[in-house]
Amino acid sequence: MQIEPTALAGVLVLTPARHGDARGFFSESWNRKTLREAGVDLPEFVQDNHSLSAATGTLRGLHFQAPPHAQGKLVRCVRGRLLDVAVDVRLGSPTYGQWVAEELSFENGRQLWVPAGFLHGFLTREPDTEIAYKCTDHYAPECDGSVAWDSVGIDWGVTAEPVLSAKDKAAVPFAEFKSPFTYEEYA
Ligand SMILES: Cc1cn([C@H]2C[C@H](O)[C@@H](COP(=O)(O)OP(=O)(O)O[C@H]3O[C@H](C)C(=O)[C@H](O)[C@H]3O)O2)c(=O)[nH]c1=O
Repeated sequence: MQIEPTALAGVLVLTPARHGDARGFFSESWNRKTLREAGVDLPEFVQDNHSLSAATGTLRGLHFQAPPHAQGKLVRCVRGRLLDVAVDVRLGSPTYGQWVAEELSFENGRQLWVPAGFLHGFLTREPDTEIAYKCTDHYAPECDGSVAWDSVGIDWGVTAEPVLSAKDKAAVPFAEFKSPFTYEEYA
């Protein structure tokens, strides 16, 4: 397991080992013991999610669940390729409003750990891209929120309007966003 920090403290890139042979490969995509032995202790995961985005240029985000159902997410790409983005929205954080972006793909096997207190979104870079991610709290639609993908200054590398859900088209601009997270609680 390779563990890399990012420019945002707490956001990590995890890359599990792949054991290749003539059939293909085997990989432990999640192993709490391996991470603990490397000094990384993530919260318990209670829900796994999986989505398929058919078109290249599909953008899902920027999403969060507000407390008391804030979600940390461990994200991986199981088919295709995507740009995965996390934005620090913890009030009082020294990196408030700052973002990191990592390309995740089936090929590179990289995973992004996005702690609670961060917005999460991704843009697909190939057709039929599938994402699978582990969440530290259950789905709570009443706590679901989103911020406009193009209001944070993220360099998505898009050349055309992305494919968006109606919810994401109507998302609040970052300048009007009232974060429910504090650095004190989610550091
Ligand atoms: C998130 C979620 C959704 N749903 C249902 C609700 C809708 O009927 C349908 C699609 O939901 P939504 O449009 O919110 O899905 P995404 O746009 O992929 O949103 C997700 O993508 C971004 C990148 C995230 O980080 C979040 O996990 C989540 O917000 O699935 C569920 O039944 N359970 C769930 O946990």
